[in-house]
Amino acid sequence: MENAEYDVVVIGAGPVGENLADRVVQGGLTAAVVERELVGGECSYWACMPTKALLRSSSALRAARNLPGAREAITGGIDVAAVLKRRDDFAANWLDDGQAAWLDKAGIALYRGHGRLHGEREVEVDGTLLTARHAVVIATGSSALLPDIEGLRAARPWTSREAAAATTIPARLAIIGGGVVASEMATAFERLGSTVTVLARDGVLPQAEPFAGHRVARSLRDVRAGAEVVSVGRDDTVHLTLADGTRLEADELLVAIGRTPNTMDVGLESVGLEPGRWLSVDGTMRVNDWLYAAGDVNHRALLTHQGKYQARAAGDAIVARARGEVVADGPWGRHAATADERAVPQVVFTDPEVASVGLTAAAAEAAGMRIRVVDHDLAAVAGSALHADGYEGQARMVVDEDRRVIVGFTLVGPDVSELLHAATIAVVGEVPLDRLWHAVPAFPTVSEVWLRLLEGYGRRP
Ligand SMILES: Cc1cc2nc3c(=O)[nH]c(=O)nc-3n(C[C@H](O)[C@H](O)[C@H](O)COP(=O)(O)OP(=O)(O)OC[C@H]3O[C@@H](n4cnc5c(N)ncnc54)[C@H](O)[C@@H]3O)c2cc1C
Ligand SMILES: NC(=O)c1ccc[n+]([C@@H]2O[C@H](COP(=O)([O-])OP(=O)(O)OC[C@H]3O[C@@H](n4cnc5c(N)ncnc54)[C@H](O)[C@@H]3O)[C@@H](O)[C@H]2O)c1
Repeated sequence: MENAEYDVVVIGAGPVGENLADRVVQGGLTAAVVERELVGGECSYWACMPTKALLRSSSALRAARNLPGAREAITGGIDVAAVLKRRDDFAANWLDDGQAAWLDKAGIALYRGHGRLHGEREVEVDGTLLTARHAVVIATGSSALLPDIEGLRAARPWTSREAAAATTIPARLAIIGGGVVASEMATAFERLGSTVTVLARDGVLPQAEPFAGHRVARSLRDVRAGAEVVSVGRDDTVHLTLADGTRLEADELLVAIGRTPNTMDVGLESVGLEPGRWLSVDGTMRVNDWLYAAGDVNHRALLTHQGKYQARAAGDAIVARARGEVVADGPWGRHAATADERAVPQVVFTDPEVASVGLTAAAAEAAGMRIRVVDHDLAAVAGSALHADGYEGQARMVVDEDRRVIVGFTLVGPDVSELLHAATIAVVGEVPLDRLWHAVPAFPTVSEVWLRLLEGYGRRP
């Protein structure tokens, strides 16, 4: 067996593994990453980028349709082939030469193949044994979860991968699930011409503020809340039977009910850990004194931006520990991913979009906070009316009454995604409401909703 030694060995070259390796190299250590598929991971080829490319053109078309003057310039419907071509470009045609070249330029060694722990500080990849002087990082991500439904696997359902890389648009698409993937894919495929049925056992976006899920559900043609699929069959088409006896036929079936960690076959048993589980970590992403787990695989926040934030914290912590320096792992410290617990921003690119950060009202209450909720109708803001005719939306701020700071913020409406970062800064900065009155939104923008929410809350005499 060949041998090589690095300061840090990372298994998985998704966005998180790449960023973590870069961070430790910038800190003066040597690093290798091991990748079994494409450098860039799920996000680049089957998740964030291609799915948003599938959604963006129809969103621009909708925006033009809602504006007199622009509407009249529209001469046809959506060009599906052009959308799919743009999606292919954003997925780099499923080739990773560009990202592999970036690793090379960044001074990170790449080992292609399946990586497995081989005891303490050792990783085996296709006959090569890599030894890590300081740390091994598991950044192997997650895969689509398939439920135990009679006939499902034999019916060859799509997961998010097949949907993101689809080359044809099915006439009828059934979707099991009502979360983020189901909502975005239902929006994308409906706009591209499919007749979509969403079988949302627990409703649409059940983790979000209830008004968000309601508005997204209303935008889709056929959402069946409470529907439970009990069996699936396939001949030329897919046949589904629901618990209430309803039968349904579709040309393709997408399953989007969450994720399972890629930890089944990474050699966890060789270091006394149980395979197949999400990996528990401390605030610096440490599993034990030499093993780290960052990104989806630790289940803290299954989002690219949050995983990369963890990579920055953990990468810097590995460097600090290697140098014998103090690790700032207290809340909001340089080496702690504190925002994972209190301020995770997320945009669901449906139509309307849902943009949220921090806690929902229900989650804040469950956490024992004394809260006050302030809502405002986005249609009643001058900037929204200008943005599009018939603009509809809602904003909610959740205030921790004991500290008079915002702990949660949700916006639902067309094009609200770019408004989110102001809320993230307010939540992370724990900006007192009295000070927020001095952050004046420009007129006439949709951001004026901030002033309306403060007025709704009331000013201290
Ligand atoms: C349909 C969909 C859309 C999404 N859209 C968004 C979005 O818009 N915004 C957002 O922030 N997040 C989005 N996400 C979530 C985002 O894709 C993930 O949070 C992100 O990819 C996690 O990055 P990661 O590096 O932890 O894991 P991954 O991206 O999964 O990368 C892990 C890498 O490890 C490799 N690997 C696994 N096991 C091994 C092994 N044993 N040896 C070698 N290599 C291995 C894999 O091949 C992969 O390349 C979406 C997810 C889905 C499913
Ligand atoms: N724009 C974005 O930020 C974006 C887009 C897509 C995915 N993602 C990430 O990817 C992850 C996975 O997304 P997802 O939609 O697969 O998961 P999810 O956790 O968002 O939603 C899964 C849904 O499936 C339902 N469900 C669970 N088991 C079920 C079953 N047996 N039958 C029917 N329904 C069932 C749940 O109630 C839940 O609503 C998310 O955590 C999200 O963070 C992010």
